[in-house]
Amino acid sequence: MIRFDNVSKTYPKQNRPALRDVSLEIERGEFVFLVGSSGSGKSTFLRLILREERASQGQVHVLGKDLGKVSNWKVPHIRRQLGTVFQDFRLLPNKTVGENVAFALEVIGKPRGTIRKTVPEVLDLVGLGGKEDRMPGELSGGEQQRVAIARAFVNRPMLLIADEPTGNLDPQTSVGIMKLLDRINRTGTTVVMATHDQNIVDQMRKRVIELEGGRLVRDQSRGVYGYQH
Ligand SMILES: Nc1ncnc2c1ncn2[C@@H]1O[C@H](COP(=O)(O)OP(=O)(O)OP(=O)(O)O)[C@@H](O)[C@H]1O
Repeated sequence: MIRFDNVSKTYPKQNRPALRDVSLEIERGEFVFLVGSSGSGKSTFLRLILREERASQGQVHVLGKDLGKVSNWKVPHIRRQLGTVFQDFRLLPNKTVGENVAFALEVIGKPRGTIRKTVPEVLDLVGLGGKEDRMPGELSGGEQQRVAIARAFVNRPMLLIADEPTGNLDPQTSVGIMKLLDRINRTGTTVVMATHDQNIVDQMRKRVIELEGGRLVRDQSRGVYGYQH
């Protein structure tokens, strides 16, 4: 599903690499937490998977493709197979909940009939049945994140990338979001999630990958958040 072979990334005009010689493999269906202190390289790792950045050295394979060899015009095709969720939800504020989710299907040219049927189904799945006509601003943070997850999942992506999805939510709401991501993972979708949320990592006991100064320093199955630094 994802393979990093000796991957390093140095941003332009920086002398310190953001990632250094990272090699690892993530299999289909896994749930992986990516942890590490601020600036350790987590977002860079995710951006390489999404091909928002290219590796300076080494190879990144996602869904069987060497992303270094994928031309720019093919990138949208790969992204369609990936769902993304962020800390700040990134919903379209002037569209209803239903329209936000439908938009993800419209841009890939799904027929109207399919969209009309699929949107309520996925909103039910995330626990927002009946809220299709609400505006994002009328929802709580946890509900907005559920909409973002519905939008990310509505195409049934092979891989879901989540960058601090609970970063703006209180602990109880975060637990609900994690239950949802766990359920999505159980449908077969691989989930890679960067987080600073110690409680969640410790509760879920999934694979934990830790970065420190751009290096992979820990890769543990059924791991915990780690030691206080
Ligand atoms: N676009 C960029 N240009 C230059 N340097 C960058 C860029 N993005 C990140 N960096 C640098 O790369 C290093 C890793 O940053 P990254 O954002 O990947 O860390 P992170 O672990 O996601 O941090 P956080 O937990 O704060 O989100 C940092 O030193 C950062 O300053």
